[in-house]
Amino acid sequence: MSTDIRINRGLKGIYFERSEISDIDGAAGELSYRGYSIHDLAEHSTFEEVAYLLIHGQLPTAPELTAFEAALKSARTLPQAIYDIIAATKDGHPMDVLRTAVSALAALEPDSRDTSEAGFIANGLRLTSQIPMIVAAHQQIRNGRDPVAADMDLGHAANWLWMLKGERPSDDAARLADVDFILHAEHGSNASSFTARVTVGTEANLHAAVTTALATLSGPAHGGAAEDVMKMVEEIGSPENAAAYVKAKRANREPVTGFGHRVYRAEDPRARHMREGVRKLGEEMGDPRWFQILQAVVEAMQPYARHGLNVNVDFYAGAVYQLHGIPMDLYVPIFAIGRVPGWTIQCIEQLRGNILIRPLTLYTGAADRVYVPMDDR
Ligand SMILES: CC(=O)SCCNC(=O)CCNC(=O)[C@H](O)C(C)(C)COP(=O)(O)OP(=O)(O)OC[C@H]1O[C@@H](n2cnc3c(N)ncnc32)[C@H](O)[C@@H]1OP(=O)(O)O
Ligand SMILES: O=C([O-])CC(=O)C(=O)O
Repeated sequence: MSTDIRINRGLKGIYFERSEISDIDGAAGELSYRGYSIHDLAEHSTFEEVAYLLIHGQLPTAPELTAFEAALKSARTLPQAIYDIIAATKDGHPMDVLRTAVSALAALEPDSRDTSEAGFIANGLRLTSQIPMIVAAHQQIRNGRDPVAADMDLGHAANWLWMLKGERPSDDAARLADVDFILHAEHGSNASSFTARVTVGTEANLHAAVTTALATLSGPAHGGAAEDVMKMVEEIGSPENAAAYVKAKRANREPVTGFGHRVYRAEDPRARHMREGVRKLGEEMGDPRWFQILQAVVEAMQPYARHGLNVNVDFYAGAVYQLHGIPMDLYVPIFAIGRVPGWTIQCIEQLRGNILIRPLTLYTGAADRVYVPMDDR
């Protein structure tokens, strides 16, 4: 065995491909999609516009955006079999239900096996509209209600809240959801996008890749963090308990959820928009408690920040959803709703000049063992 083999556990710091989709400057805490700052997009854009930008590489003109929005709306349909699958699995975690439904869609949609670039664009667009429908329908069905039909007058974010709650959201609530989806839409070679690319590397179809991505997103080290942050906030209970909580976690060398990132050493630039959302919403709703506890955790983590440990996008996201009365187990699915355009374009980029992704593991197990028959063991 060669001794000069270098093992990069977790592929930390490894470039495996070139990309024209998004750029993360971890040291400066900057993120751009197709060259546009995330701050400009969060402040001025809509999710539909950002989805178009990601997929097509350019901001849309007004007629292009109108046509794209119309295409997304006309994709707001699900086969009856999907509602039946949701009903049969309704007591499961919403991420498990969502992943199962998307996997089933692969078998139900006529052109899901189309692995051309046009096929990926069409299937990605459909999944962008169908994934929020699945999450909302599950929430209705598990509460003994019928799914709420999509409202074709509403944009993507407002329609999702309408389907989820059965009531029209305020403009502020719809805009906050819209910004949340924009912030979550794309993030380079994160774990779920990477696994989606690995799947496409085998020449599998987009539904297979999105199913893989959903499975990968569900873990607490990735998309599951927002849910865990709110569990942590509930456990802490009030701001004055935050310091003791952090101290105990650090003493046990356990991670404080919502902090840390593989790439960012400065604060995740997406966090500031969510922080502002929680602060404003908490004030407006006369419930500033969540914001106060979160800020107390941030303060207690200050001594560790000099090591590059800062809040990530999911630190404040859960509190926004909590203030909107959205159950905790829907936080990861909400992340997934936003990420569909990112997964789609990552898969398309992989498809262009496709290559099998297949790294190596260095074998360190036993060697030259003599096989022992069953009766002699
Ligand atoms: C949308 C997203 O996916 S964002 C990430 C969401 N996940 C979370 O919020 C879960 C909590 N965070 C974590 O578990 C980690 O920060 C991860 C998994 C996101 C990144 O992990 P890594 O890239 O392996 O972390 P990294 O190598 O930068 O760690 C550097 C040091 O900071 C520590 N560290 C990293 N995250 C945390 C944390 N949340 N709390 C306390 N310490 C931490 C590590 O233990 C390590 O310390 P050491 O050098 O003494 O061993
Ligand atoms: O980039 C990552 O590793 C995780 C992340 O923040 C994301 O997927 O949005």
